[in-house]
Amino acid sequence: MLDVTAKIPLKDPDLFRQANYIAGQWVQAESGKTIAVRNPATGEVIGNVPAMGQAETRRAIEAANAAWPAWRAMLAKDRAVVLHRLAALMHENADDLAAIMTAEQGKPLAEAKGEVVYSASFIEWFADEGRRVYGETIPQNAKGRRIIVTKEPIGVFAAITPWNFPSAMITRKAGPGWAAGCTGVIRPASQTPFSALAIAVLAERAGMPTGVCNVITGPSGETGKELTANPIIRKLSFTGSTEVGRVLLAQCAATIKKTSMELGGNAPFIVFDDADLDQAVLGAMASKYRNTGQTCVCANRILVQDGVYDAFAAKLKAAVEGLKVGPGMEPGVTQGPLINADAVTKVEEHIADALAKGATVVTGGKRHARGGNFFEPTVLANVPRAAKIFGEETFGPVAPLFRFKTEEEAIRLANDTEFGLAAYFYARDVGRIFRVAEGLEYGIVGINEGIISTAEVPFGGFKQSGLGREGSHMGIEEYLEVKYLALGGIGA
Ligand SMILES: NC(=O)C1=CN([C@@H]2O[C@H](COP(=O)(O)OP(=O)(O)OC[C@H]3O[C@@H](n4cnc5c(N)ncnc54)[C@H](OP(=O)(O)O)[C@@H]3O)[C@@H](O)[C@H]2O)C=CC1
Ligand SMILES: O=C(O)[C@H](O)CS(=O)(=O)O
Repeated sequence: MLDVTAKIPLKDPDLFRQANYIAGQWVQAESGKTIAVRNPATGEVIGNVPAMGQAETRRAIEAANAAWPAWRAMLAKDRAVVLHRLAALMHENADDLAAIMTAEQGKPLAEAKGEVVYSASFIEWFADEGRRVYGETIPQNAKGRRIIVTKEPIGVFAAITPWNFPSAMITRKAGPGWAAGCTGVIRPASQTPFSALAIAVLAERAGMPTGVCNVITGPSGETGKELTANPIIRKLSFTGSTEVGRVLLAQCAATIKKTSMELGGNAPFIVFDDADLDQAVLGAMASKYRNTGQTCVCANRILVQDGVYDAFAAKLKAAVEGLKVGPGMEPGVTQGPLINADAVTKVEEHIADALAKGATVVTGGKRHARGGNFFEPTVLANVPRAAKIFGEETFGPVAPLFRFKTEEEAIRLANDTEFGLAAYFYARDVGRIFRVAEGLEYGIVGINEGIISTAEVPFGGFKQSGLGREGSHMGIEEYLEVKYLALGGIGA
């Protein structure tokens, strides 16, 4: 196996595992095949992970199933002890976890450290939520009867996660699952497996019993087919593109799995003429350029009311030109590379299409001089409604500015999409705030706020942005079944 840990500055190289974690064992693929993982900033191989197939995936599912009875039988407070220990270990190893994440995903080290804290917060939050899985009693409908409602862990879960948040998307799924008393199989993105594998190392150190946590890597088709078809899996949680979400939903239908889908977005970011423009620019920078624009809640369309359009565009240009593009480990870098060449191509296509339809470049607009997957942070002006970038998720550092005149027009434009995950607007008139918040068809609405994600809140979308909610007290409900007890024979 390629020894590459030297390329990633780790205090504890043992956190970097080029293997999979099944039934408490670190194993390779039966075929001996591996998948190379490359640093998106340099293109160099940072490591290899096993290319597991259907047989190994089944083994992982069966390991989780074997571990389930004992894990569910534990007191919630005892599961919480293990989970809080895991979160503490994540904090203690945050520097290494961040270095691994920056190496495999490219995000600036400061953002990677922020994601480690964000990721640990889901473990901490759900460790305690697991102790508040309350049932209820209902006034009986007949004498001699009692009505009791309880909630129970649903069983073995599968988590299929994306590359843009290699740690937080793992814990936003496994955290509530484990806290509810479920066991699971985690299948991280092939481009960013090492963060998930490091979590497994720490789960083992935290005393999580074998089989509760299993992490597999391998071709998405083979692993995905087993995870969606195997009847032992009772819950599937996915974060990724809407296109893949549709495939997984269809594949889960045969065994009627409970699913959570966190899918694509197309967030409008609306600036009204009564907005605080400086705050709006700060919010737009935070929402648009976080993770180099590669988040499902990034502002994808910036709608600016005519009266403040030029002033906002000028302020945004100045702020964007303050961003520093480079490898995530380089001090001061605030924009890392895009994840791969396909992502660069998609960004170029959106820009070229907009320019061909009349848009103009305010700043940026082309590949960065550093080459590879680096792209200039970009602002486009006078973008027409017909541009692709209006209807498609760019997933890159491009802020297209659209004009509008009236509040009604802004809401109509904002809602003119099949997506409904996050939306943002900046305004100060209280009547406008309520009218617009209530008119937007989105699961998440940032009002004078550009960063909205935290473990305490229900994260999820309307329309084709997904199903279910992650985070908040709602997030654990996704891993529970409701049981109604009709108790008779009680006499009078
Ligand atoms: N909502 C969100 O947060 C995200 C949205 N996206 C959107 O998706 C677009 C494409 O990004 P991309 O990374 O390709 O996202 P994908 O949806 O293709 O991949 C997300 C995850 O699903 C896995 N996957 C892909 N196809 C299958 C399948 N048939 N069966 C089982 N698992 C599968 C991938 O595995 P593998 O890594 O092996 O391909 C990865 O782990 C982005 O441009 C963005 O618009 C992307 C990421 C996150
Ligand atoms: O998938 C994503 O892009 C994340 O859900 C975004 S966030 O939760 O980190 O804001």
